Amino acid sequence: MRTASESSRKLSIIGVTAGYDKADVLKNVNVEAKPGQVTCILGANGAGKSTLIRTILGLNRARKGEIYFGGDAIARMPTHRIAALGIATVPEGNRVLPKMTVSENLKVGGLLIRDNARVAARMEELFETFPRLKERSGQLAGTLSGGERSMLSIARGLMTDPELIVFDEPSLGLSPLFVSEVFAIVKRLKAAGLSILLVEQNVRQTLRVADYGYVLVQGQVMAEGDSETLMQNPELHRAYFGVH
Ligand SMILES: Nc1ncnc2c1ncn2[C@@H]1O[C@H](COP(=O)(O)OP(=O)(O)OP(=O)(O)O)[C@@H](O)[C@H]1O
Repeated sequence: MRTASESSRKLSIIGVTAGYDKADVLKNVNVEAKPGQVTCILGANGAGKSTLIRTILGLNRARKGEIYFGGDAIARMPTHRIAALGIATVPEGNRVLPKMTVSENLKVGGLLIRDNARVAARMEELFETFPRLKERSGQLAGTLSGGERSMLSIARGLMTDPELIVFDEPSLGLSPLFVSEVFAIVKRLKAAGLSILLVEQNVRQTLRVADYGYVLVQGQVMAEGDSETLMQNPELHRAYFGVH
């Protein structure tokens, strides 16, 4: 797979507290996403997963704590600067812009790149990686199949050639076949050297692709460990995910 440059920077979330109005949603959260690894954040509905992602991307401000990407402190940086450092995201539910074509969606992903030739070159690289998108480049995104839409949403996130890509529940609302396809793409991205932060509720498949994981419960990290260790912890499964 031809994709982004190899990652070398670690994302470190250190003692972060964040929330809305008067309520703290995240409480003293410590998470590390090591370069070139798949790190997952597992949590049930309302655990604070989206809030954590919003805080990493600068859409929500940490009230306490700091976030580093390599040597840069990003917790108080504007979103566009965080993106320019090499952090991209694939939004929840693999959202695409339905009234725009596949190519137009990719161009939107490349808005930060101010050089049209570079946008076009990057699009061609991604078409090599996702040939199905090339075949459908002129098709309206709203008419794509669920799997193709996921692919487009991931490709759009890759347009800026990021080092770290943050996935917000990519399996949400997808049929099992498409879920497997998305996780296969995650594996390929890791093989290509990207760092991946995978925020999910799908415990089994996520732990199968992840190197390391964190379990978020009511805004706090209740457990962490390498995937094998988390997978073999039946208590965690029963208590937090209802999986037996
Ligand atoms: N804009 C907001 N204003 C106030 N409270 C919010 C806001 N967004 C989220 N919350 C609250 O923060 C808590 C965590 O929500 P969050 O969306 O981060 O959880 P989540 O783990 O992503 O859940 P889900 O899997 O259901 O998307 C919830 O109690 C939610 O009601």
